[in-house]
Amino acid sequence: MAAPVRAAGTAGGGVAAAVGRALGRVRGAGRAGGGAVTPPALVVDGVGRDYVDRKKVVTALSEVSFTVGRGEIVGLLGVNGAGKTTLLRIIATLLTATRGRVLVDGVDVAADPRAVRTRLSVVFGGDRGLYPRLSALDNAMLFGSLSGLPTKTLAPAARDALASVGLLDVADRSVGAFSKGMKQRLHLAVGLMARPALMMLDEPTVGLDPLETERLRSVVAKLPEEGVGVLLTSHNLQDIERLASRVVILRGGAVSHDLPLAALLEQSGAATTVVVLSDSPCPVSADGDGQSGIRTLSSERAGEEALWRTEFEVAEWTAESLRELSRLWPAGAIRDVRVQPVGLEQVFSRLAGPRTGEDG
Ligand SMILES: Nc1ncnc2c1ncn2[C@@H]1O[C@H](COP(=O)(O)OP(=O)(O)OP(=O)(O)O)[C@@H](O)[C@H]1O
Repeated sequence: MAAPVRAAGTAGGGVAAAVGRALGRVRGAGRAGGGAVTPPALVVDGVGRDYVDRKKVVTALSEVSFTVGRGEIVGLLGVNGAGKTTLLRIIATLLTATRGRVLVDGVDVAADPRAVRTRLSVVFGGDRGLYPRLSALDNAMLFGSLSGLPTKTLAPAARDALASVGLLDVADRSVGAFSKGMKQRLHLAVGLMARPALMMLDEPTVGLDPLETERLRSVVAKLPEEGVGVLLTSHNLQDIERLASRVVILRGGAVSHDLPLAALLEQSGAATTVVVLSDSPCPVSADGDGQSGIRTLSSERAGEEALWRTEFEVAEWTAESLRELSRLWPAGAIRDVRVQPVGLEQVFSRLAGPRTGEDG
């Protein structure tokens, strides 16, 4: 693998690649000129990619366009086979596009891949790619040095990066003894040492327990404060829901949606699910009065409890919806009403279709 596209979670590319990273980073050092207009972290402009498989052309990406601004977290979603890996590899300069162009921090990946690698950090899920016998501080300093940071700034920069991921108090401990989550946060710190315009995070919380997942998410949530643009891919849609301000959905090699998260949730037409626990079954097959959009999904005994569990879909949950549901049962029969707001998971399965099938 070439230059400072540092792939945490992979073997890191060995010494030759490390030297390549160092050379590339020196070229990119000091690029932030005062007063100049800062280009977006990422511009993907009409990108297409064809593969030739047994003499047949397979179009993995037809025409993909979107941008990631500095200080913005964009979630990239797509069912298996939608083209995410192909696109990420093109942005990371590991694969060339058949058509269109990609600019990272204003630099064309095809025209100057080396300069692009100085502006980009890639963090994959997993715990490889670090030096386990070295301390966290030494790991951060090493990668900072390979990125071309001047020697005297290495230690303070590494301490800053470790502080920003909550690892300063264990800076002197060997990384081999770190938990998966700590290693993952260290990958982010190492990525930050390169002062990238763009960070690509691929499955950053995979394999982490809930506590570590939360810690990692709060670190990622602060990346925009560093002026970094983040392209986030994750099969854990809660990562995207919690972190991304905008969501790009790939479907069949093209962008099917590119919207702020709130607009996506609103536009998707997905409905709120309401669960009513009651002493008696739902007395009618309720489709409401046809105006509120209430629809019964199921009504059954709630496990071992002597209660009935009825699930409804409601287009929009309002006080009137509650009144309408209450009217369905005799007074006092309802024990509990639980409203499950529309989430990205529900929206994604509606918009992107099944996770396997035509796209996969
Ligand atoms: N080297 C290749 N040769 C031929 N076809 C390929 C090659 N790599 C990918 N494809 C095809 O291109 C399409 C997109 O693949 P890609 O791996 O980019 O999708 P993806 O969204 O990353 O999927 P997944 O989530 O399963 O990794 C698929 O139809 C895939 O079969």
